Amino acid sequence: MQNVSHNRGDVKLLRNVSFNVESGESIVISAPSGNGKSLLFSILCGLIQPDKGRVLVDEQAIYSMNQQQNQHFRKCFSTIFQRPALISNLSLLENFLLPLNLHYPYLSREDKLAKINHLTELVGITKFLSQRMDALSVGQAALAGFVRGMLLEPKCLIWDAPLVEIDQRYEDVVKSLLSDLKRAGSTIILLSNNDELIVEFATRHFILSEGILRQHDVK
Ligand SMILES: Nc1ncnc2c1ncn2[C@@H]1O[C@H](COP(=O)(O)OP(=O)(O)OP(=O)(O)O)[C@@H](O)[C@H]1O
Repeated sequence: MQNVSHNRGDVKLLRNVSFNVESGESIVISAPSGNGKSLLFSILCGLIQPDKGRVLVDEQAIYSMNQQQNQHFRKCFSTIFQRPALISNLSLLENFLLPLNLHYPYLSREDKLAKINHLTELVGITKFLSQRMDALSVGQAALAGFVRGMLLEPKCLIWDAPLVEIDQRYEDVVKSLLSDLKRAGSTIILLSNNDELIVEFATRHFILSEGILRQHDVK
């Protein structure tokens, strides 16, 4: 992220924010509530173009990618939203098949279902696969958002407010899957105030406050 500034009304939520993430790093960005964690997340995943500055992936600005570059970006980068952004009138299974059909068209349906079942079994949501997204509880939907984010075994995972809506029973399994992803060399960016996640995952920790991003020591 290079020199990103963004205002909402008169509020300067991001003031010339710059940071660099190396491949395979695992960073956590914290901020007091309302200080722009979700905004930073939206800018990082290309959903909001900042007033000033830019986000680059491998030297390529994410707002000016051609279709092929964009598809590659979407395959390698998974984003998990604070409020899961799955399609409400599709079943959970249809939601999970969409990215697999798009990015792995040659994988057999059997293999796609095996991938889906493996993850949904671990987080206890296999029994909801035929239900529509909008029929799930907040906690079930959060687990579904996590599964959607992990399905493509992303090279980079960006997660806004991890664990916030996740049932405590599944915290350990979610953290263990995140650890597996980290060990496999993926880059992880968590927007979170969760102390345990900071201790367990942050190779670098940043705090965003009043628009300024500062790096803090990791214990
Ligand atoms: N669509 C919007 N239009 C205008 N202002 C907004 C909008 N969405 C959020 N805001 C404001 O922008 C600021 C930053 O919001 P953001 O959601 O990024 O905070 P956050 O740090 O993620 O908060 P939390 O930890 O409570 O989720 C807040 O003051 C919020 O009121």
